[in-house]
Amino acid sequence: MNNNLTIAMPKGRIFEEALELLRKAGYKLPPEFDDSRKLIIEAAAEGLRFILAKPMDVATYVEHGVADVGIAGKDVLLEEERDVYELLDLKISPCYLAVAGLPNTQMNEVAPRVASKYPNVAEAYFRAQGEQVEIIKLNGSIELAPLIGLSDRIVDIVSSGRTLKENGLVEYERIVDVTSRLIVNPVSYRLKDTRIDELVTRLHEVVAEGGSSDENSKNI
Ligand SMILES: Nc1ncnc2c1ncn2[C@@H]1O[C@H](COP(=O)(O)OP(=O)(O)OP(=O)(O)O)[C@@H](O)[C@H]1O
Ligand SMILES: O=P(O)(O)OC[C@H]1O[C@H](OP(=O)(O)OP(=O)(O)O)[C@H](O)[C@@H]1O
Repeated sequence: MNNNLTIAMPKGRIFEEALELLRKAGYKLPPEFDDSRKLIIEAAAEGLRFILAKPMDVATYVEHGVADVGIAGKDVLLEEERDVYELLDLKISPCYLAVAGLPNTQMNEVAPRVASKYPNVAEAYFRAQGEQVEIIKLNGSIELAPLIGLSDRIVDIVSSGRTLKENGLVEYERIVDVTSRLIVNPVSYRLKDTRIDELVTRLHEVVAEGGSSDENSKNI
């Protein structure tokens, strides 16, 4: 059996911190990681292959088994509910999901509207509050929605709080804290348990020592 591991890595914000964790865990990663547009990168000496995916898609690759493991934000895992196991909290890229809106405003009583990149999380949150709302799915610049009258509230990621502040919005409710997680395909975990356990152990040691040195990761 091929005992190489394929790891789905999120491009963007999480990428550098995830890379640093892997390097601190002793994995020798090729220079392509630092300066390349390649989407598949082999670390042959380590028996690892990396695929570079959009953060929202990492769990999809892992669920379908084309990647054995992956690194994904808890926000993505809550939104997508993919059939994957969560093995380890890597404690990187911390932020949280919150309800926000214009200050001192009530939601429209007849037809409340909530804009979000996380429609499932938003829907579940308001349902649990006993409120029926119309969810409007957006793909970015979520803070625009209440400013321009598209929605009464948004459900979005907050990290420094700067985007809310600079757009005159306030936080109404903190929904859930978010960090990045190591996830695994259930079948891969059965077939490649030794290799995956080794990865988990090595990463766990680095996380326990304080993990990535990125300033943000000390905030929450
Ligand atoms: N301030 C933040 N805003 C968004 N995501 C954050 C933030 N801080 C940490 N994260 C984490 O990073 C992940 C998103 O990374 P990133 O913003 O690079 O991807 P993206 O949402 O696909 O962005 P884009 O569509 O702009 O490429 C989230 O899933 C979340 O876990
Ligand atoms: O609390 P802050 O530190 O300001 O970070 C939060 C902002 O960052 C993210 O947006 P992103 O930069 O990914 O842009 P987007 O609107 O295109 O999603 C998120 O959707 C918030 O808008």
